[in-house]
Amino acid sequence: MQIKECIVSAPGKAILHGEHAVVHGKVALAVSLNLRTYLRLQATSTSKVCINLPNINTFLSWDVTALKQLLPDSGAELGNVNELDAELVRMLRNFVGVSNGTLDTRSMAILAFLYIYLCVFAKSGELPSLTVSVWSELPTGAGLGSSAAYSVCLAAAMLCASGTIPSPLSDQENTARWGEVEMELINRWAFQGERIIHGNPSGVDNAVGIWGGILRYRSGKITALSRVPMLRILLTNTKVPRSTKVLVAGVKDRMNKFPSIINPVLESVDAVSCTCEQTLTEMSSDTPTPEHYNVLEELIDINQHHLNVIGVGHPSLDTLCRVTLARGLHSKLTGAGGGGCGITLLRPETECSVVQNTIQDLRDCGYDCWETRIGAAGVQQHSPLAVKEEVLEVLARY
Ligand SMILES: Nc1ncnc2c1ncn2[C@@H]1O[C@H](COP(=O)(O)OP(=O)(O)O)[C@@H](O)[C@H]1O
Ligand SMILES: C[C@@](O)(CCOP(=O)(O)O)CC(=O)O
Ligand SMILES: [Mg+2]
Repeated sequence: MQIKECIVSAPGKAILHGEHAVVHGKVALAVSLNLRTYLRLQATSTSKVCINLPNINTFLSWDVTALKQLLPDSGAELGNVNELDAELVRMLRNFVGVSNGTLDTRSMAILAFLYIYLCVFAKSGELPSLTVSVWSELPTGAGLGSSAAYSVCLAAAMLCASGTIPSPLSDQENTARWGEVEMELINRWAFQGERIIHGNPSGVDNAVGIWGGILRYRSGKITALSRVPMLRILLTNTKVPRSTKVLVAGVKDRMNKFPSIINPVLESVDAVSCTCEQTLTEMSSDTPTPEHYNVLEELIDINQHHLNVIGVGHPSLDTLCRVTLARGLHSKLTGAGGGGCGITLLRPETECSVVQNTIQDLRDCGYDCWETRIGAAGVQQHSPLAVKEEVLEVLARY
């Protein structure tokens, strides 16, 4: 099989409002970040499938013949793009030697890789030998959607390498995006990867990884918000490790235990997202006023309280909120919570010295903190010429 080498990338995300509630059919507002995951797929003649994941210190390879034994004899359909093939996941767990319910970082990343590799290439007729290397600018497991950016890159690269979707690059372009139909397909496979890593994902993170920009997401319905003001956001990584899978399952447990208490909280989070969307729309139609920013800040505070109520807060995030409020700035967790990252809204009039002092206060707490740019492009294919040298160097090292 002639496979096509490729380099692809996808952005991470920050959720403004609606994390967790979105898993239960409520609205979320999410933005792409200027931090990306890059993947390079190379054809080899080693009869091996190799994966290099330097962010999580994982470097593995398997014989193609061993992987072929996982394919059904009958040539029956393997892995439907619309649902997770539980039998294949079970076989892969046995193959890799991980138990059901494992939360181990490496195992999840490997299972997602092998699952997408087997399904995509089995459909195209043959399992090829290849090497995949992934490098991310995103912290992993910190609430910025690294799992989705990883899954999106895996899906895009393998669909492209197998010839299932064409390469969008032309002679004139060193970076290009796929059309709607191809992006839909990448999104569906990426969602299966997210399912392996998260258990029960809403799909918002992979949608941002695919389409980029600023999105409203509800139950699979994605709306790009084109008329929004350019928000300035500070991102803080508390560096407290957490697992999205565990936190999502914890919210479900609390819902089951206290449905009449938790369901109204999720309804209220939905209303927060809708009010935020309305406010952002107003801000882009008229000139943004200080009152608009007051509303955005109040919504952040309300949502942060709700997230504590549903059980996904953490003392490190309380510290973030307290430290930033002492400088007059409002923060909430972003992503699954339980540690990881938070966002802080900066007002247009926030002085540079206030931003710098806040960043220093947070660094003094041991956190990473930086001002981010939002609205980066979704999944892309690159020629090597279009990839930053330091990223190319890491990808080429293996
Ligand atoms: N660059 C990467 N290399 C390998 N695995 C990755 C990478 N980025 C993410 N992952 C996988 O995603 C998991 C983190 O997902 P998750 O708990 O959802 O956190 P988040 O998506 O907020 O970063 C990691 O444990 C790993 O399995
Ligand atoms: C908590 C949740 O809303 C977002 C999780 O994001 P992250 O994996 O923490 O980046 C789960 C989901 O939407 O699938
Ligand atoms: Mg994730």
